[in-house]
Amino acid sequence: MECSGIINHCPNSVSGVSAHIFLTLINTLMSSKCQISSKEKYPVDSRTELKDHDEFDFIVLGAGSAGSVVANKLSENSNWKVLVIEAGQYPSPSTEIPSLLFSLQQGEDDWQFTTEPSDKACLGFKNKRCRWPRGKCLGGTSAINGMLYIRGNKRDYDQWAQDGNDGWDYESVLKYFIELEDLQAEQLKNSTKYGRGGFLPLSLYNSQQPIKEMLKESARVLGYPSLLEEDNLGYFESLQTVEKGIRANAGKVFLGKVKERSNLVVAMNSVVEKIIIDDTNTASGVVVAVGDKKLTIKARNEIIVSGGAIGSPQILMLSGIGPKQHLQSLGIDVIQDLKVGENLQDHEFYLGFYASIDETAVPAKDNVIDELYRYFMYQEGAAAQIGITNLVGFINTRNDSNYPNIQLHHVLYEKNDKYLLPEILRVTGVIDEIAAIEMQTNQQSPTFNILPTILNPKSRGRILLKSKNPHDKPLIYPNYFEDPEDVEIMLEGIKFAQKQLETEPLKQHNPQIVDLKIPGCENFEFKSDDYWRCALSRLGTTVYHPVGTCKMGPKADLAAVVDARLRVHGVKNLRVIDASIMPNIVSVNTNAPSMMIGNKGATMVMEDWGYKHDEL
Ligand SMILES: Cc1cc2nc3c(=O)[nH]c(=O)nc-3n(C[C@H](O)[C@H](O)[C@H](O)COP(=O)(O)OP(=O)(O)OC[C@H]3O[C@@H](n4cnc5c(N)ncnc54)[C@H](O)[C@@H]3O)c2cc1C
Repeated sequence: MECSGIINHCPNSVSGVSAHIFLTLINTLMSSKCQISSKEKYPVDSRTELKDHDEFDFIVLGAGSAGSVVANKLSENSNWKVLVIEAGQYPSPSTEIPSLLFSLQQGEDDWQFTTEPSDKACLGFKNKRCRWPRGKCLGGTSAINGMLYIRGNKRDYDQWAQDGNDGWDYESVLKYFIELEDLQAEQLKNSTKYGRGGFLPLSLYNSQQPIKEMLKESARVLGYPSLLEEDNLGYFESLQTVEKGIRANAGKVFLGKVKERSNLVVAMNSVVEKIIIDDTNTASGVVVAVGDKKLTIKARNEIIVSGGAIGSPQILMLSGIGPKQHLQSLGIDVIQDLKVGENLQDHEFYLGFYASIDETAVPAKDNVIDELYRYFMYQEGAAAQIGITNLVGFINTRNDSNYPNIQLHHVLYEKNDKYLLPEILRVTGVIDEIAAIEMQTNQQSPTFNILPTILNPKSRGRILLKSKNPHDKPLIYPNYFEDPEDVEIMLEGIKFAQKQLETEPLKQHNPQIVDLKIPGCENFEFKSDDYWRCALSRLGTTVYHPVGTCKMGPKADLAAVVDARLRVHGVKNLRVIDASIMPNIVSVNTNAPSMMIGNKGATMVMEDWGYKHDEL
């Protein structure tokens, strides 16, 4: 009885020493939370100060991974007035907490694109569409991504150069990675590979889960070494764009850290509708929707399109630069007939390789409340990490090369997981029947995904405008598995994962691949090649790396949109600088390469306008 008396009176007990101590604790937690997601780390939103016919030297369209780097570099020259226009807002507080990465999809920071239906892919997702998240906030997709930082291998960039893009070979691009980097990982303190002192913090959060070592050991048994830092083939824990337990998105890092520069103006919540191109085919300004106002802003020198692999082709096409027939069919005047939106490439992974494992392999984490306390007080512990998701493996299933054709990603779910598994199933839009089986299995034992990812797909997709309305989402046709060779390579990736489960380090914990009873694949023997081929058409989806829709290439390359200095062919004072310029997709996660493109692209702009960067 006494006890219930205390409870009844508790809400009134805000006096006395115990209440004082308690409120101090709450206050401390609140102020710590404010520190984690403080707007002070970002530049001020100056959209309300923009006026019709304002002039800037450079206008950067999009403040994502590449655009933030571009604006940072150009505004280094205090004589240049630089405007960055970003459709999104400040990133939401959730973006700052690494472990919440999957919850950011389908939320306010995400454009929430979906693919157009196809009979070869995405059939196991709601409405037969794969969901394509893209960041719509300062920092762009770097504010909602997995934070893995991997530069990629030499062959990728050397191929770009061989295809006629001078200056893009690995030796030449390396310095543009290094200049951005600030290696803070204690575990790699002796590394000579990464830069120090750049804007971009890179840290390493080693997951303590024993299954991570088992996965590495099983790969070792199959011939792939465990590495300390990235290399062509093997398994390693990736560096992450995280600083002291908080996400380091490109907007915070490259714009926030230079927010005192008076020549750098950032307008958020502002959607670029089109680029104005005059009679001499020169880009001279942009039309931008700021709330219900429509402003024309002039560029004295150049306009740089950094809207990402979907946004950039959309902006160009709306401005009359794109495939003639497509633009004409929508009533858009054609200024330059180029293959904008074509050459779409993505890394697709298989989301259905889902296995249960004995609890001995996955000890439960500390109490969730303790973990949250640790995070909000000290930005440490499980909430500061992404579990075993920073473990990546690069393999070649054909063993004919020193370069990978498959990457393995991993996600682990503790038994009866109440957060991660439901979130992943929700945001990817896996159909209910399959999601229910995954949830039921996880109630009985821990589970995990091995996610084989195709690195150099042969299939090519395209982006088309839905209409000439700039606020309509474009149509995305990834054409996954259009080339049957892509299915076979993915099948080889799945078989590698299967073999991993049969190696001693994992086998002793009794891993069992779960039969997801995938609708449409019931007639195939579970785990047969034809079963997997069918399953791929159901549960293959994006690992979020669309690129290539404004392809870089010489004029002789009829598919090229920009030249090797990233200038749009046939249009003056207009460049594209972001992931969309990749002629071929890199064999690695695309954020570091996008930021490198931003850095190299901006350096070329500076050279062309007569400003030399001292440090390069
Ligand atoms: C869920 C997810 C996880 C990922 N994980 C990783 C990872 O762990 N490691 C990795 O290397 N890569 C990862 N990636 C991919 C990587 O983040 C992207 O390749 C990279 O951020 C692309 O950079 P970008 O500059 O080309 O485009 P973005 O960063 O997307 O920038 C484009 C910007 O332009 C803005 N914009 C577009 N259109 C307009 C318009 N009309 N007007 C104004 N603004 C506009 C957008 O809002 C956005 O801010 C992930 C991606 C996703 C979605």
